[in-house]
Amino acid sequence: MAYDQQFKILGIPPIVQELVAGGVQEPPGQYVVPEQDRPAAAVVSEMPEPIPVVDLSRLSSSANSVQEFAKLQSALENWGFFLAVGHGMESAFLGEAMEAARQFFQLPLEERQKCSNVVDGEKVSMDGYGNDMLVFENQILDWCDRLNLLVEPEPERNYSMWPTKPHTFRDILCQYTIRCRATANLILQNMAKVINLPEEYFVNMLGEKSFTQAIFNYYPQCPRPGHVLGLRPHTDGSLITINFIDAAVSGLQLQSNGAWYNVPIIPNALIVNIGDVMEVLSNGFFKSMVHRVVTNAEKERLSLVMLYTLEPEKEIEPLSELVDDDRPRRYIKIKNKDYIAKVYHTYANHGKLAIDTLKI
Ligand SMILES: O=C(O)CCC(=O)C(=O)O
Ligand SMILES: [Fe+2]
Repeated sequence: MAYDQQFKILGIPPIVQELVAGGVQEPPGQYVVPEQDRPAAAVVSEMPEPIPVVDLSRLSSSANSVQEFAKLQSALENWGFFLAVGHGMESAFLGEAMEAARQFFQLPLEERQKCSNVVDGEKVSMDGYGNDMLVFENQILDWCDRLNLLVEPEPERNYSMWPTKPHTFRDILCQYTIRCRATANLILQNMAKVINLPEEYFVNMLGEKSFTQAIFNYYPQCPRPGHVLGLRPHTDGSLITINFIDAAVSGLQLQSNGAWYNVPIIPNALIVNIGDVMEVLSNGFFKSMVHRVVTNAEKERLSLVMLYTLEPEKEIEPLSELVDDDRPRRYIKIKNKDYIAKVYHTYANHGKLAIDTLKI
């Protein structure tokens, strides 16, 4: 699969934002989640211990690094998620990035549609603006519109899909890509240390040709938040993911041992999570956790998600360094591009996880 692969779809779902602007009182049937999967059906539990907040700047300052590293390690082992502060991105810069995204979603539909992911009325491309991919009959759709843009490798960018309004959008996304990559590298160096690999192991593995996708998720307010999901339960098909979330509106929930927990928001903290590829490479040492997004009756919500993944042609399988008699290999080998296709397919097919199809 080259990144510019196009998916044949059954139909083009409406842009959720337009349903809301049109004053919809009840979500249309294709958005309504079966009763047992509704947000209201699950008790959201109090966390037995909070998700650790890791100060990345301390990881490299020798005075505090041991203590901070231990926090990172416990976060990764217990939650597969952590909150990252001390990443060096100023709040003014993060604010501008969120504002540029907000302004894009505030543009008139016609302007937003200039970035539409729909091709010839019957296919969708990976990059661009649109709603969920409709692949199956009776597929339940997310209460979310999104703009996907491949940001790395730089030569692969398709600028024709990038918004020209607001005029700051392109420049901010370019800067965000560079700064976020530095953060990702620092995290990957420390993750390699957690499992006794050379510090540069994952950074080198990503290299210059790996794919980074920026996803701007826009969750309009919903008249019936208990009946829909902003994003249905999923794991990320990435190596790691860095989420930057609208400080005003929570909604991200993660599942652990069958219970759902709210992921807290700390202004200007990034939420980092382990993806499926990391789970496979680490032979299950790191876990890619199921998460979902719930909507809000009053407030819209925005998130900017950076998915770091390997080159499409790379094979993913447990690293030989992490396989031995005590810990036999737990996942089959698969080409990354085939895995990404699987992730899209199973995401559309409610209730299944792509990672489970790799488990031995
Ligand atoms: O919006 C969020 O908080 C999380 C989004 C997410 O999980 C994703 O895009 O994969
Ligand atoms: Fe996710």
